[in-house]
Amino acid sequence: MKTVFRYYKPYIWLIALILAFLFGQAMCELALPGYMSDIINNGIVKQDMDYIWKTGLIMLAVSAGTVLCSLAGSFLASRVSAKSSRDIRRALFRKVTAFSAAELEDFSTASLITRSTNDVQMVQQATVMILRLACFAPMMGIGAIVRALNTSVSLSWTVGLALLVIVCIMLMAFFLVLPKFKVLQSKLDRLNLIMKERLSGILVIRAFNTEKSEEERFDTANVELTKINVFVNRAMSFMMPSLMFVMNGVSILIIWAGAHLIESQDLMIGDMLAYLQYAMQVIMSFLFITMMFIMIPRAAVSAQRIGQVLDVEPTIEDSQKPQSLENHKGVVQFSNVSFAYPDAEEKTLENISFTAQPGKTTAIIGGTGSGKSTLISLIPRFYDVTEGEILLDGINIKDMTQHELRDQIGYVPQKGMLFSGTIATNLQYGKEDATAQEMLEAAETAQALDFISEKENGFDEEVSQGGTNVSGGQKQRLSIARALVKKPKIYIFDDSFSALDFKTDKALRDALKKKVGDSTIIIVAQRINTIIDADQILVMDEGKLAGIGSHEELMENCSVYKEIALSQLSEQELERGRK
Ligand SMILES: Nc1ncnc2c1ncn2[C@@H]1O[C@H](COP(=O)(O)OP(=O)(O)OP(=O)(O)O)[C@@H](O)[C@H]1O
Repeated sequence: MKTVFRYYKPYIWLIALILAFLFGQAMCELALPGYMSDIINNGIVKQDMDYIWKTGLIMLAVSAGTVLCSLAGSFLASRVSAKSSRDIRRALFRKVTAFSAAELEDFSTASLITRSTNDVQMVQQATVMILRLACFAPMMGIGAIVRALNTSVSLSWTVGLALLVIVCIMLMAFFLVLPKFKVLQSKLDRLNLIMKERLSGILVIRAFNTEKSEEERFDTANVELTKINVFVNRAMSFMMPSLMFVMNGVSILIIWAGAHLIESQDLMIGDMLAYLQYAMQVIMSFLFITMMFIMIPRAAVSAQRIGQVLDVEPTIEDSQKPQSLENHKGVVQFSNVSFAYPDAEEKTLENISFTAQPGKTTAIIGGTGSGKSTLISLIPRFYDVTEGEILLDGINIKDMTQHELRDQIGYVPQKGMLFSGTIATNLQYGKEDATAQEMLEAAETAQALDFISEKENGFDEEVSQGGTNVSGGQKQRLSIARALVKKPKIYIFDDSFSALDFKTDKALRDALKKKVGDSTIIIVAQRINTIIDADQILVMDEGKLAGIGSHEELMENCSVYKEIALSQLSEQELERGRK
């Protein structure tokens, strides 16, 4: 909650102005019944036309004041709530962008989306309501009670009775509905999660004919959400007619009791009508206040959910006194590195030491789940090492800014990921001001030029969201080209050649070798062909380094490597592969 309040600080003066307008509005509204009473008592009863005109004009001016204050208050309240919500959304976006993989795993993506959209909207709606009513309703309520008592003490029991009934109705609603709000937001999270999974996995769902069970899963979540929504809405919609009933009942009571007082000449007719209006103002104020008591806890649930995200301190942070790289060579050195995923009991990597030299290719091979991707994800600090250290050009990567570190790296993920836009904008993701020539060269090296040229608009061809209109291999080649455009000191390829055929794989590696010059290349691969001519090969086995050396050396002295090599290629092919 406190975290979210921070975002209203810049608007404190606007909020003060809103309160001033609301005060003006309350004062104007409270003055009107008094004037009406005067018109009736002194104008109509005494048939004084001048008095009626004069007081009528004053009433008109006061009414105009009410409208102006109300308009100004509403305008500013909408402005403050929209702007503060924009700030909260921006902060959420920045925070989530700074999250390391560990924090992203704590909140589901669906929940982060709900928190940034629906929860922020809840807070925005409540902000308008609170700014409009939180001060206005008490000011109006207290003012109306004082004026009503000044007008007639003997009728005060009617308002007291009405307030008692209203508070009882509201309390009932409060305790019935309130606990449901928290559940409502979490059900919404669940629905979003299923929807997201369903949309991203639609082809798998179809291929496995699981549409029916997926629909049932969605329906269950949908029905649960609907049930709570229906319950909350029913409870809320029951309130309005009940409150109207109380208001009308009180009007009748006031007129009935007032009529007796008028008959005994203890009350004037104008005063009874004024009292009736004050009573309505008191009841309306209480209504607003109690409605806020329902609205605020609901928004509080949303504010808490937003706060939970904003309060997370990213585990991966820049050092207080970051060091700058002096020589940009690109030497990556792992020194006794061990790593365990957050909450995992066992280490995924154990005691890994090696050095990847500039101008050389370091390949990593091993069985599935042996820790290859985990190992390279430590270099750009997607996760921090649990033990040991990783040095870049002699500096611990924790001691430099993440920005400087990642600036040195061209990372090509296992799963090619493209953004909506054109092929060119995707390539420029690596370097904002990349020229057409630079993009052409990168695409050529990545063996992507052929298929780009075949596209109707070449580099200006649209790429749809997530790159669904390009094939898996094309996506990988574009991801590689994107990294090449950046011309970094270190290239990290996480099994990025897996979707390429052998010929393209070979052509790409040959072109890469010529182009990247003295950059450090780290390649994770499943296929021995891809890494057979690497300068050094790391063999991973269940998180440990089973061997390190060239293909020949490993064939001689690393049984794990030999097993992998022989399972993929015959002895002759292994020989040929070297050529
Ligand atoms: N985010 C994660 N949280 C917890 N455990 C994880 C996470 N990612 C991977 N692991 C575990 O760490 C181990 C190593 O996974 P990793 O992805 O590094 O293997 P890999 O060698 O790259 O496998 P593959 O060749 O199949 O991609 C696996 O046992 C996996 O279950």
